[in-house]
Amino acid sequence: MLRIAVPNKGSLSGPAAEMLHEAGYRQRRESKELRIVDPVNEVEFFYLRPRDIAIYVSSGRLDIGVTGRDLLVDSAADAEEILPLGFARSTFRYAAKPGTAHDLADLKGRTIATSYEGIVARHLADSGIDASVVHLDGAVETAVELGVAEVIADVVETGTSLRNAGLEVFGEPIMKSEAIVIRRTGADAEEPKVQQFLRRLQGVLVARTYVMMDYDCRVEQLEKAVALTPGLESPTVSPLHNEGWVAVRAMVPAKEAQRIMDDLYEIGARAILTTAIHACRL
Ligand SMILES: Nc1ncnc2c1ncn2[C@@H]1O[C@H](COP(=O)(O)OP(=O)(O)OP(=O)(O)O)[C@@H](O)[C@H]1O
Ligand SMILES: O=P(O)(O)OC[C@H]1O[C@H](OP(=O)(O)OP(=O)(O)O)[C@H](O)[C@@H]1O
Ligand SMILES: [Mg+2]
Repeated sequence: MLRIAVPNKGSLSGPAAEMLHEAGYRQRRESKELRIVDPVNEVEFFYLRPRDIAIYVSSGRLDIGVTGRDLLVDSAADAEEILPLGFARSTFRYAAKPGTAHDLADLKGRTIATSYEGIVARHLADSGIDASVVHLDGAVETAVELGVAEVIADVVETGTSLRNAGLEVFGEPIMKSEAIVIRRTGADAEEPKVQQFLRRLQGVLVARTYVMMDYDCRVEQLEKAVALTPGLESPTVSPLHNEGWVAVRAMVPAKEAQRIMDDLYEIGARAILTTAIHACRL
């Protein structure tokens, strides 16, 4: 049975459970459940604190886990990223009161509050900067106002939390993060159950980012049309009953679908349809 760690709380937990559900796995019904078995798929899910997941996976007791890239780096656990999942996207940045810090050099001698001491300590060491780090569990934006630190280092998504606290980012982002699948460093990459799990999640990612596009076009326009919709491998082209016309079917990125439909219409394609993809294996 494959043993998988899933975040039990916080920003990662809802979208992770949703993605696993879309991939056909049984998920817990109540937030108090800490462990469930999906006998059909031969998988056991452990609902753990997001921060602890890399530690469990690196111990080898759990085969894989879903966590944040920033949490993996912060933990310094012996685990590696094997698949990015595209949700819980964020950057990790320094911020301070406007006018009090402009670049990394301004960190020298300052006190930095963060929940991610591992990331900050390593970044300071790599940059050769001597500064103090204060660990706080969360809501670190308030630390400056209350005088616990002059600078914070935290997760930034929309920037609303910083704005509300009257803080501004400075310096380059320390890192970019998103939800990821991890496994123990050097674990067997070919393990069939792990491979099947990854294929299912990749199927969800593709189904979320692509749509299926169908249209009819004149044979003379086919090359131009196919250049607009090259598909993943190559589009399917079928003859129509009306001579001189073909039907084309190809996957296209959902974000570009409207522009592609306009361009296809311009070159004479008609009956252009897009449909959602519910699941796939590439
Ligand atoms: N506002 C946000 N937008 C996007 N991703 C976020 C956001 N806040 C946290 N994350 C991401 O979620 C992960 C942190 O998970 P965690 O559950 O510890 O944080 P949280 O959502 O702040 O929850 P909590 O406040 O309960 O600790 C990190 O990978 C982080 O980058
Ligand atoms: O840029 P924003 O869109 O405002 O998002 C970033 C904020 O979201 C997270 O906090 P969360 O609400 O999870 O609370 P926490 O700080 O106590 O972890 C993160 O720690 C930031 O504070
Ligand atoms: Mg947080």
